[in-house]
Amino acid sequence: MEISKIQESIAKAIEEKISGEQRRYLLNEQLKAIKKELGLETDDKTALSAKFRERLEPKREKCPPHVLQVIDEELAKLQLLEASSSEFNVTRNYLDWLTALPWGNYSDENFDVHRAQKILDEDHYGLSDVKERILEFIAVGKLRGTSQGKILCLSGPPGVGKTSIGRSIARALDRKFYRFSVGGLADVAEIKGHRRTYIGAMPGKMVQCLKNVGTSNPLVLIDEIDKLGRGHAGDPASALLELLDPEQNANFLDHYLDVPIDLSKVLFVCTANVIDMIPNPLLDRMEVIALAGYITDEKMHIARDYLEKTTREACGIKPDQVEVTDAALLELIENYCRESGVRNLQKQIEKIYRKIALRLVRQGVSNEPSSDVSVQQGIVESIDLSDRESSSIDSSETESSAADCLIKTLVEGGSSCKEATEIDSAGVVKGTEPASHEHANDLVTTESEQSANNEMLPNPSSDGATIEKTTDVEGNTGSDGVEEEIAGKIVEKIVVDVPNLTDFVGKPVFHADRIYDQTPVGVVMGLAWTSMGGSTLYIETTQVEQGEGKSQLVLTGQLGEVMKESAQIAHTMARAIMLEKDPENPFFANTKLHLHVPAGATPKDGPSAGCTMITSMLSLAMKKHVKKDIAMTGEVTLTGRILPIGGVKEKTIAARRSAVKTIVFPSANRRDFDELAANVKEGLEVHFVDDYNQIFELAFESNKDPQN
Ligand SMILES: Nc1ncnc2c1ncn2[C@@H]1O[C@H](COP(=O)(O)OP(=O)(O)OP(=O)(O)O)[C@@H](O)[C@H]1O
Repeated sequence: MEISKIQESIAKAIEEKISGEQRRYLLNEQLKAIKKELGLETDDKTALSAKFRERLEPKREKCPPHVLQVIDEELAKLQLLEASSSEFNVTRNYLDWLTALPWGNYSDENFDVHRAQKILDEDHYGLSDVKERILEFIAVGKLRGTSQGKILCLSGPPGVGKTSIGRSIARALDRKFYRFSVGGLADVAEIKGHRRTYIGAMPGKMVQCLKNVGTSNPLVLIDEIDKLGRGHAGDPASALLELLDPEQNANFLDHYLDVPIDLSKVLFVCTANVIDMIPNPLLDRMEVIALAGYITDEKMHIARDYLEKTTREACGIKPDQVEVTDAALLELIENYCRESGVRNLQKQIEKIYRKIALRLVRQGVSNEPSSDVSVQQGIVESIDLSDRESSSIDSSETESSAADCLIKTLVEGGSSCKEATEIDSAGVVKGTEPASHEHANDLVTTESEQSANNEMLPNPSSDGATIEKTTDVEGNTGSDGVEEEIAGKIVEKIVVDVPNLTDFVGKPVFHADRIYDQTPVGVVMGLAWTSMGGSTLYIETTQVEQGEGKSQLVLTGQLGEVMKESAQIAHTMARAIMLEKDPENPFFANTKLHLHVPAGATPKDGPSAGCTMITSMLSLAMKKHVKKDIAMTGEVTLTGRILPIGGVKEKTIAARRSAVKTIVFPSANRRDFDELAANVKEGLEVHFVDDYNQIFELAFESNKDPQN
């Protein structure tokens, strides 16, 4: 009895619930039907299809027929699917991607070589060979009337501007810019996308890029191509090859999209630290442009004209509020950031400017837009725009020029501004008309009052010129009260010089690359080249013990296999040379030697220190110093031949950084050296050698034949 009662109540509850749901469903459907009838709303699927069709409409003409066919098929399929089914979602996402791509939409390219040159120079100092190559590319595009897809590869140590030059090329060509990094990338799906059947499937990076930029001919920067990971399922390098190869990428097939896309108009720029690590088939198709690093002189220019300017603007500091002296910059470059690129230098400059900003704010400076209040109140300001080219300038520039002119107006009695310009609240210059004296005088009063009240007078500084201007303000207003208030806001210009540099950036990280001024017996300076650029390194040899038949060689300094073998060869060669020069000398036969390469914590490898090792051992054997300020590099064979080495420019720059005066290079590298810019080679005595005997003479005997 009890059980049947429970059953009855359960049945009743279920019935009520079902009928409630049915009722809601029925009413909803009726509502939709009424809305549809009234033209207020279409159903979800129809609305969705209409959205996709609408998105496709402007591209329909240029869209390849096979893609149109797929889209139409998918749209038809969408209508048949139940909106709540998972298949519906897959189809909807697929259509979303397919219709969002910029089929056949190419941005107009700018083949103006002069403009491109201007942009490249504006963004980067030096790098003339890179710029030249880019201009050639643009010139070819101009003559052909269209630019073809290409793969450029910028290789060099970190911070030499590889990524930022990629951005400049896009600006010069008027192409859209997209950057992605493939460092550590191990999954092929990142490049080629996942198949649609997987949950959460996504297209690859390239399809994402096209959707993002909205054109089919962007400039795509692929960063860190030398650090491509090794895939567990599929090889990312091969996938990249399909993406980059101009022969194949006209029909690039993304797994998700499943329709070929034409990437032949995309300009690919890759960056790498060392090209040796780039998979060969990829490297083969690239045009490599090497950026070796900068010498001190170039860094000074970059710091002064580019890094300092951008950092100052980013910190909202005005040029006349601060001065970093040349000596301070040089100190920064030589003792704080001994690197090939300029990234650390940029960090140090940012550090200085952040500290300056804090000091200025503590002193009560506010560089906030001085014209804001008046602009918002609709006051027409008279400013000097005679040196401005553009009629639309950014608000910060407008503010500072307005402020500068204000001061000028005051100094020259309100008649110096040649043109009057109205600025709207967005900082856009509206027009230029001759300024009337009345106008200028109005401004003097208004602005002076505001300056006094709102601390808005720009560039309070203690240098003579500004004080003079401030006095004029006071003179014009003729108010003693104002004079005192403004005088209270005078702030000293901050000068960063060598003595106070440590206040801003702390103590130097290292003082010099050179451990020795004159290398002792058994020590010789070599030149190394790593992915971080060139550097100098010492090879040190010392005697452990002597005794009949004790000839032995101990090696330390984290040397790789190749370098260890190179040390063995050097030991044999040194012994042979000694035998020839001084047969009576039993040094090598009876001495246990220890060869060390500081710094011990850094792993080193490569054969190019061969000649340095022999010289170091011979120096110890003969108890003779090598020539002062000499550095050498070159692989040595067992017969004493000197073989070519890599990284000539990097090594030359490193040698100059360490104040080396004489360099010894293998003869086979003469061409590489000759190609270097004159300022890199300046002040160096360089010798090219084929045989170790020539090095022996240069290192131990008086120098008879400079420049070979
Ligand atoms: N010749 C130059 N002129 C002006 N600025 C430069 C120059 N070279 C580098 N820079 C500046 O140095 C900074 C670092 O450059 P960027 O990031 O392009 O280096 P990178 O070579 O791509 O380094 P990484 O290999 O670590 O990615 C940027 O702010 C760039 O503008």
